[in-house]
Amino acid sequence: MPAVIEVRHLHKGYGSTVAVDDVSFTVQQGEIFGILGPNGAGKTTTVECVEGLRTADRGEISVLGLDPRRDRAELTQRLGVQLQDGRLPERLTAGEALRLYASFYRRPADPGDLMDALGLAGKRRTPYAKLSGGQQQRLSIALALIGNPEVAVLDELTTGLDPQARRDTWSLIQDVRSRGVTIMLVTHFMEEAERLCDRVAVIDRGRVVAVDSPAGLTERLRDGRRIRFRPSVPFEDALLTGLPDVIGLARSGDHVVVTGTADALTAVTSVLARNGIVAQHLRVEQPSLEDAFVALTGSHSGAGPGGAPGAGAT
Ligand SMILES: Nc1ncnc2c1ncn2[C@@H]1O[C@H](COP(=O)(O)OP(=O)(O)OP(=O)(O)O)[C@@H](O)[C@H]1O
Repeated sequence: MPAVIEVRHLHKGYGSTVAVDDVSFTVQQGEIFGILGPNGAGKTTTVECVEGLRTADRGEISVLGLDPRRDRAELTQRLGVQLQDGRLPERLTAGEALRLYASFYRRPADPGDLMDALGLAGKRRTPYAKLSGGQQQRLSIALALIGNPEVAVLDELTTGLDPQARRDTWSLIQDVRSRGVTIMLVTHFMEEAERLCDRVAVIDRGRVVAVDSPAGLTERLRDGRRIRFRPSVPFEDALLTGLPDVIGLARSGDHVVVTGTADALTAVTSVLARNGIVAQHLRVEQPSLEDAFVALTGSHSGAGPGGAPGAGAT
């Protein structure tokens, strides 16, 4: 599969702040590629360099074989960008905004079709200032797609949308991808990354700490699996902590929580059975992408599944 976006050894600072400190990754054609990271990790700076909106201090970027700064005019025709805080003039209506943006492109999409797809059909004549936050957000997605781009870069795609609008937007993005568009997505939402992204780059303090599929990232958590049960009779920790697949054991009231590898369940249940102990209320918890994110970055994403981003998320 050909690479559509290549970023190599990107560095970018603002005065004494190092925002991006050696970021490299490759996005293949037709992929939905996520950028995940805590607040201030350097995600927006990275995507703004990819979009040609910022100049890198060092490193190389190629998008569709073009240099985002040198070949900006050509790239603008082929790259769709959803801007964070991309506010429009208050009195411009949603329909006018889309027609105006469509006029910038050689082969624009049909504004009416896009408004239908994004649930904005009834808002054609509504001024920008009178749209709700969620509608403004959907309009910003429509503006990113109006040029029929080969690559779309979406920053905080569904922030501010309610759960239903978020799901509708995910299915729209899947439709867009099925038409062959490559999508790079900055997100705080673990559920969004899990549902949409083929691969994810986790960025922390300006560096890429992992690039993998969401499933691949969770599989890396050797001690991610948790086995929770209430033993029918008391037992010594050493009975289980000596097993090679068991990494830890904690007690919570009359429950025992064992962490271990993928094979820990079989090992634990057979030792318990051999010792005449019944594991009551047995539950196995798989590691989540959030667990992997915490292990990689030491911080929480700031957003639960489908929830709103936490304070400070932008
Ligand atoms: N224009 C700027 N001037 C000075 N510092 C900046 C500027 N833009 C970003 N920074 C700093 O660079 C670092 C990376 O910021 P960036 O916005 O790229 O992170 P982010 O991962 O997108 O964060 P968030 O999730 O909060 O949007 C932060 O420390 C930020 O304060």
